[in-house]
Amino acid sequence: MADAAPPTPTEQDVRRALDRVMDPELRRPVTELDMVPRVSVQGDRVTVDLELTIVGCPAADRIERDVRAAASSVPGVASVDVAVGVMAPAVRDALIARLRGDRPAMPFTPDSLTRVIAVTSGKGGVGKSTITANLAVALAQQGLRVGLVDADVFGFSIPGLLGIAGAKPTRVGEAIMPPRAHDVAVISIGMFVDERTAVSWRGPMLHRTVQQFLTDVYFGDLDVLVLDMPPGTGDVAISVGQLLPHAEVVVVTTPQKAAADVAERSALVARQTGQTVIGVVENMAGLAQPDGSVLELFGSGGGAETAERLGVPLLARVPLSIALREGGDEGEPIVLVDGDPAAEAIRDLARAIAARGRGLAGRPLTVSPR
Ligand SMILES: Nc1ncnc2c1ncn2[C@@H]1O[C@H](COP(=O)(O)OP(=O)(O)OP(=O)(O)O)[C@@H](O)[C@H]1O
Repeated sequence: MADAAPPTPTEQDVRRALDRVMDPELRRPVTELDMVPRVSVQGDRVTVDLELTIVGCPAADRIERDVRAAASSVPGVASVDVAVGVMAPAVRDALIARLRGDRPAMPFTPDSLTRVIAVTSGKGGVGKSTITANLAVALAQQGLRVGLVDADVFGFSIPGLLGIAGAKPTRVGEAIMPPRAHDVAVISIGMFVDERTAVSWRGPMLHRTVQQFLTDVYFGDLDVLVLDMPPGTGDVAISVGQLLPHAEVVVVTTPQKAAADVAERSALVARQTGQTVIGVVENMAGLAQPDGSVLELFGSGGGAETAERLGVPLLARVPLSIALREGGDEGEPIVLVDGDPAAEAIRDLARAIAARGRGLAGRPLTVSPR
């Protein structure tokens, strides 16, 4: 009996295969993004026109490779040619408008489905950024879609903590595509200024920057937006309070009793702007010694005291941990590793926050009483 003739591929077969190719930044299929204006099939030879959103798109090689692999996987296809070009500005603008849909200019409104978690502290150096970076990754590990805004404009450290110190966002028209690290979409002032530059802006400039992070950065649909706030009660805290009155605030403090006062103050500013303080994290708690004893380097009780004064739960006690510190220095968050007590504490924190669900604070009620 003669072998069955190889199937003759059609344009539709190839397009269906290309539906599986995702743009890594926009996280939608290239076919849906108008990036494949033409597919031509002649016998067993396929030519795909691929139009990238911008010249020098950093993901160009990967998208081209994925397109080639997908088209080649169609039964009956012997060769694939990918002709790479760039979208006409009008097509790109229409795409951006479509992606934004009829979303409001500021997508993180009180009635959006995205929870906003702002991590704050009374003073610097208590490990707020380290906790925030790890918390964001731990939330993503639970399958949530997570964005992270480094609003600590004067002491931005999030890119380094997540191992993307040199990353620059891609601009597509007016929209800014946030770099991704460990499944978290990240934006930081550190991506726009020279790393050694000291940011010395005053209030209005800071307000505009935070606002731009929230409006011009294309995060797509998020379950949680995490913010690393600057320590204390300055201009950014007030701007974020105005822009995100429905944010849920987590206060990080150390076990030192003296830290409780300043930690409480930052929480009170958040409350004044209408935000809800959901709990306290005590960081740099006791360091476990090889003999089983615990070294309370920074004393004990500061977290519980702050929580009590604010009338909120103590959500986690994260111990002093050399691995946590090293993970930060190397850009490999400790929550990626199993077994470390600090990682466990932060994973429990992420679970507690996720389980809490979205509160009703600041949200319009959808049912009216009869
Ligand atoms: N639990 C911990 N154990 C050991 N080292 C820690 C711990 N938490 C944070 N650190 C270290 O403490 C230092 C300060 O941490 P981090 O930069 O996260 O603080 P911060 O509160 O965000 O400070 P700032 O707001 O001033 O930027 C870093 O070197 C970090 O690695």
